[in-house]
Amino acid sequence: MSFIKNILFIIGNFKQEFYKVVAFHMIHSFLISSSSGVLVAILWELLKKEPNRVFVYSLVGLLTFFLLLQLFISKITYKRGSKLTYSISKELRMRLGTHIYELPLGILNKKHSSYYSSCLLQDIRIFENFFSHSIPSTITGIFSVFFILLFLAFLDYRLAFVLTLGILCIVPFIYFANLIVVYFGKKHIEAKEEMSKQFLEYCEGMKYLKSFNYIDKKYKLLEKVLYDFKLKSFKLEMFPGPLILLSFVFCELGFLFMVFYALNYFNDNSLNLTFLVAFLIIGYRLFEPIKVFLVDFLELKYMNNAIIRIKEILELKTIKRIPSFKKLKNSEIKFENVSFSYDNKELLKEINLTFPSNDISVLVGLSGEGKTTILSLIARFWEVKSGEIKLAGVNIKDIPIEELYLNISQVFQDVYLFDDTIYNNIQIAKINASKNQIIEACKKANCLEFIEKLENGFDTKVGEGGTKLSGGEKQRISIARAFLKDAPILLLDEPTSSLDSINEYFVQESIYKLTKNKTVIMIAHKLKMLKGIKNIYVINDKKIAQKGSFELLSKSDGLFKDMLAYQEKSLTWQVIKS
Ligand SMILES: Nc1ncnc2c1ncn2[C@@H]1O[C@H](COP(=O)(O)OP(=O)(O)OP(=O)(O)O)[C@@H](O)[C@H]1O
Repeated sequence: MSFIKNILFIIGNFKQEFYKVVAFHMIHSFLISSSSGVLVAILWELLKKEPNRVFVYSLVGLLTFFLLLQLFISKITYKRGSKLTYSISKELRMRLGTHIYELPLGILNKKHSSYYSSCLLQDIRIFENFFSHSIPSTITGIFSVFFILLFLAFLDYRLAFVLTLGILCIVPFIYFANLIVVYFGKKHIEAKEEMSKQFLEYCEGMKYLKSFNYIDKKYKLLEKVLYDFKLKSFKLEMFPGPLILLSFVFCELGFLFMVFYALNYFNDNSLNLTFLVAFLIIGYRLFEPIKVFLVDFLELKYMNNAIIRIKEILELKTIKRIPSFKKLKNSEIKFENVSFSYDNKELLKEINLTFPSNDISVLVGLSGEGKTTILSLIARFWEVKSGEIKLAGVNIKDIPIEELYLNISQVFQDVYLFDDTIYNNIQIAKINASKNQIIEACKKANCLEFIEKLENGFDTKVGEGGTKLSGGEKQRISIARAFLKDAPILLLDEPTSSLDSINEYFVQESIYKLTKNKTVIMIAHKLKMLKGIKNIYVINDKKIAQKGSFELLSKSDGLFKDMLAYQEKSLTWQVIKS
């Protein structure tokens, strides 16, 4: 039952069309069994002492008509079925894509990205392959057998009963084969996902594998996952195989059983010759759709494993949709008793913070204390465990996510660029931006000069993740995005930390322009830069250890003063001691 529920869940809005296709399959099955009926009628007439030729020809005509109609219906069914399969899979990919977008990062990050990509690509491919051919033959198989048995029961209920018993003998085989396919199918799909994950890491981490001479170990790991996949594929084929073959044997035995009874009934004159021949021909043909059904049913059960994974993603809880919303009055951000944990590891405990509107606030602290996490909580990449984060007095959970993102720009240490042109990479900040606006944003971000020097200018492709650009260039493009977006809140996560001094100078200069008249929350490690800043929060041991202006904190005893002192000291270090 859950199998049918899963299929209906995946079909989504295409239920009506699915039912129509099922109806076409039923008509097709009915026509197949009707042809058998006409065949028996022809036989009946031919076995008479003086057959009526005109009647026989009319029946042959009717049979031809049925066959042509069968052909016509099967063509329509095939066309509609294929169209339906590809429409569902397209819709499913869109549904998954949108759903993944709406997931909080906390939920999304629990699984490796290969889990989502293998679901979007491989699992839906499994669905496409099996849904388009196994569903038709399974439905046709079930209904053909049903209609043929009904017809045979009309001819002789005793033999139809024997045949039905023969068919029922295969049920235990289907049951056990089904259990095996469900178990090994799941393992097979998992092994396939692990293989994709390892290959993805192998390609993406090639630079590090080479530099750390780790390639041999990675090869061994790849060999292991390939071997594992081979083993799981082999088991999936081998274990249900003998059961299916055995059930085929039982099909044949069931038929022989019926022949035995048919001959007995014929001998004691309770079965006429026509019906005997009809049972011998049609009864044998009855097992053909059953054999096809057996194989296709197991393929459908394998498909069910893929559907379960797709369903698993679609059932992950997304960020709640807020239908209507008034404009925000200002951009003040407040943390009220906010606690947060990654899994079960508590990182922030009941913290209270205020980031005033149109002012700069800075987060300072030792590495790993949770500064980046605070920015991620503001952007709702993660959900707080308890407490509230308010923007202009409104809990951010009650602000539509699109509205929230409209108010926030982010510039992080690691810039991600899409494998597209520089122009398109900047334009993502404001889809309807004109070329002039993009050029203006680039001027402000100090990146116009280097873009224009590139061979294809704005049309230069940046490579996967932006690998064709330097760290400083990528950083300036991300600042150009922030200029273009011009959101009232700016989250800056140490954007200059990995830059050389010249790039750092240009990036600092553009950040300085960017922060004007905005609510800025910045993470900073270079404390001397913070002179004149009034709102500095020092995070330590899950709490706000200190808060105040640079001038105040640099004089008060505490972590800030210590960090400042260590930074001063580190400036006296030399690579070679003189
Ligand atoms: N996705 C995650 N899942 C589990 N733990 C995480 C995750 N992201 C961060 N952490 C952990 O949370 C802690 C805080 O990380 P966070 O990046 O917020 O610190 P930070 O203060 O910004 O550090 P840094 O100054 O080094 O950038 C770290 O111990 C980190 O290992």
